[in-house]
Amino acid sequence: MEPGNVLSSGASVAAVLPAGGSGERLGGATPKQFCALLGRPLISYTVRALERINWISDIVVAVSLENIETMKSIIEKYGHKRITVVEGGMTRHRSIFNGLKIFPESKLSSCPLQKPEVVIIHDAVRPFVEEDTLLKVVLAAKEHGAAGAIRPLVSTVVASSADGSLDHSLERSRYRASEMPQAFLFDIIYQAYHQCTDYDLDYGTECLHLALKYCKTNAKLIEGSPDLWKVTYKWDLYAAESVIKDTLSQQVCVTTDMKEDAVQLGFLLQETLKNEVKQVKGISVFLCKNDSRLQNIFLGQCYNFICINAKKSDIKEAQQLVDKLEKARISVLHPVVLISVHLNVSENMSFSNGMEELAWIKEFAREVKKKNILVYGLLIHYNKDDPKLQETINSAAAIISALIKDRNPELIGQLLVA
Ligand SMILES: Nc1ccn([C@@H]2O[C@H](COP(=O)(O)OP(=O)(O)OP(=O)(O)O)[C@@H](O)[C@H]2O)c(=O)n1
Ligand SMILES: O=P(O)(O)OC[C@@H](O)[C@@H](O)[C@@H](O)CO
Repeated sequence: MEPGNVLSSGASVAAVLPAGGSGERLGGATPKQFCALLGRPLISYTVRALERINWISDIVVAVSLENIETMKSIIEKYGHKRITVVEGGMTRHRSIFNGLKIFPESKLSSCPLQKPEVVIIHDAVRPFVEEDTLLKVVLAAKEHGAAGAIRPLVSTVVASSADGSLDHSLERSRYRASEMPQAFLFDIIYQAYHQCTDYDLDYGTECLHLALKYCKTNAKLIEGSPDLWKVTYKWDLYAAESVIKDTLSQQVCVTTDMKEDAVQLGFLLQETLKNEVKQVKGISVFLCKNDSRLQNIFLGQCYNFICINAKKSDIKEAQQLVDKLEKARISVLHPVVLISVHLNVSENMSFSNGMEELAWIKEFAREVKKKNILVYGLLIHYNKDDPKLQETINSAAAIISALIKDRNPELIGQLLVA
């Protein structure tokens, strides 16, 4: 993808992600930037948030020496592009400075990176950053020399006296919390870091302050969105995973084979699911005959598929979908949920025999989990003349919604009954 150009000057924009910390406040042996959210490291979400923006030409990630190989394997596994890994420092400021140093001071340098006009600095543990916020901060930095996202304070700031009692408190409405992303004219922040004292580098926490202190640059403050928060404590990790699950559960695709029962149930389920899920799409034909529509659904970022099979123990439909998902590499970044719905298992045989007929789902789910696809079974006793049919459909929709929202790998291969 050719980098786009967001600065009228045609100059480039790059980003530095400090990721060299140890995550002491979160606890545990793994630094928080490498902790998994839905099986994928937190830092991969942040890198993805920036690399999908085509006007960011290069992304430099500063990690501790012992994590450089880990970072490189994450880049390879998740197919991240335009990423350069550098060794971080003992403090966040030193990591950022190391990231800035990789850019050549002169155009004659053999370094493959181009020195940007504007550089974004964004903590690697802030995964939810949108293009419009980055654009506002970059354009403000281009005009003012520096810019940073801010948020209202949630708690009042107080100062304590030597004996630990209250000395004074600040009027909360006059203050803001400094968040990320921040952006700077490269030369300003680079010069500021070069002039920094060791005290600043070792104890400072604010890049905007360095631009003001050393380059007399008053950063433009940009109101940011609530999801700019930094993952600091354990509960921030749980909150971040919940945000991702909520995002992934916004869209469902219902596919059925051509059998009348399946098509009719598919329609009823689609309509009922609209009460549970924001966007419901339906394909009521064999998948193989509808590749283009399925490709469109893949492109629409759908990570949830409901396969309705009229034939009691039919694995074909689910297998075909798995093959197409794998070919389209849909489940590389996020786990895909595939719910295989089976009808009337009990009609012509005992319920226990029906369950045995579908025992294949457990082994199938185990195999497919390796492709980051979570398969669940759902049995629906469907009779179009049943007065309680809608009740059954409502129960099926509620189970599907729960499975999609929870994306629990421990439940794969289980057979649930609506
Ligand atoms: N020597 C350091 C310390 C921190 N960071 C990075 O700066 C960002 C924000 O810092 P913070 O939340 O303080 O991370 P940690 O220092 O890892 O957390 P803690 O203070 O709890 O140890 C994180 O992405 C962190 O990896 C860094 O690049 N180099
Ligand atoms: O101080 P920490 O290392 O936890 O976080 C670093 C920064 O994210 C934090 O200082 C923001 O206020 C922005 O500068």
